[in-house]
Amino acid sequence: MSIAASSTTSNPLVRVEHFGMSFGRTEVIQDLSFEIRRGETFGFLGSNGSGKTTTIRALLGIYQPTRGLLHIDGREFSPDNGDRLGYLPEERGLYQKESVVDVMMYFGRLKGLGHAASRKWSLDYLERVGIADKAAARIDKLSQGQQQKVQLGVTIMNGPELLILDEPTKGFDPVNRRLLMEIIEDQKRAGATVMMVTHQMEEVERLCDRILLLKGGKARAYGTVDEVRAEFGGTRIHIDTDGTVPTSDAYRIVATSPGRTELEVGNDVDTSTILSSLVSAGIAVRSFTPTLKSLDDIFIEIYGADATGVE
Ligand SMILES: Nc1ncnc2c1ncn2[C@@H]1O[C@H](COP(=O)(O)OP(=O)(O)OP(=O)(O)O)[C@@H](O)[C@H]1O
Repeated sequence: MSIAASSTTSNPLVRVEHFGMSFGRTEVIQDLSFEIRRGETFGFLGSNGSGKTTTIRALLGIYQPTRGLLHIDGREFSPDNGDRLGYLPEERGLYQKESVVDVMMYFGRLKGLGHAASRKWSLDYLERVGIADKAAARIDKLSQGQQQKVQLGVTIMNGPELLILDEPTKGFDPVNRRLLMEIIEDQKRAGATVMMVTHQMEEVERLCDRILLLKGGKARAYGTVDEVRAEFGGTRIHIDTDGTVPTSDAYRIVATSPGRTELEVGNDVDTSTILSSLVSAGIAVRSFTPTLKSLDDIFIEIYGADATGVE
């Protein structure tokens, strides 16, 4: 699979072509190209500092790109079509001294909803996310997670066509994370296109149609979750033996210690043939456990010890 050019469509909602961004002499994005199709949930992934927020800021017109083009619906971001877009930034912030419902209604009116409609929407949403009792409370009396729920509500309240969510479930417990994933799924069902940054592979598996893995400002993997799995995936096999597992072209030995070996094979390999070959070679195999590589394994393999994302 060739990165960036593998799956162009005629009319994507977001198109990024040969995007480059430098801060002073430091080039943080290098020739990045991708597109987001209408109605899909697109996972924009990468380790810390790999350039995700910089790309989003360039899409939103906050940064002027050094090179390349970033288009939403065929043109550069403009405040005129800002209402069609909902952005949940990485750094959260709401008016602290106002009540929850007043803040939500204020944003509702900014986004063109009437007084009654924004009040009803806000109260229904607060009920849905389990904080209806906080409607009249001041924002600064809410927990961090409760404030994040309000901010997500403000982001989605006018049903934007494109949602850009930077770590929408960051800091949530598993129950609330699941609830937020359901809300994001509802947005997609209602026709929204979603671009989301997440470090949670469980969310990627559940929500994302296609993903891009950014490393050092470049696309390292791009495609559907299955395509990325096919390119980087494979099977890990844990083997307990009495003897030593020999090297072979049929597999790669990932780790070995007395009596225990971990192998890796490609997606196309029938693991039973490896077991047969070990037994035929006279090795006493006590256990043989193949497991598919998870997205977490793939992420760790791509980023390795280099958690900064800089190559
Ligand atoms: N305004 C700026 N001036 C200088 N360097 C910047 C600026 N904004 C970002 N950078 C640098 O660009 C690189 C990418 O940062 P960015 O915030 O886009 O990463 P990220 O992938 O969003 O990371 P994280 O997952 O930690 O939020 C980093 O090395 C960062 O220090």
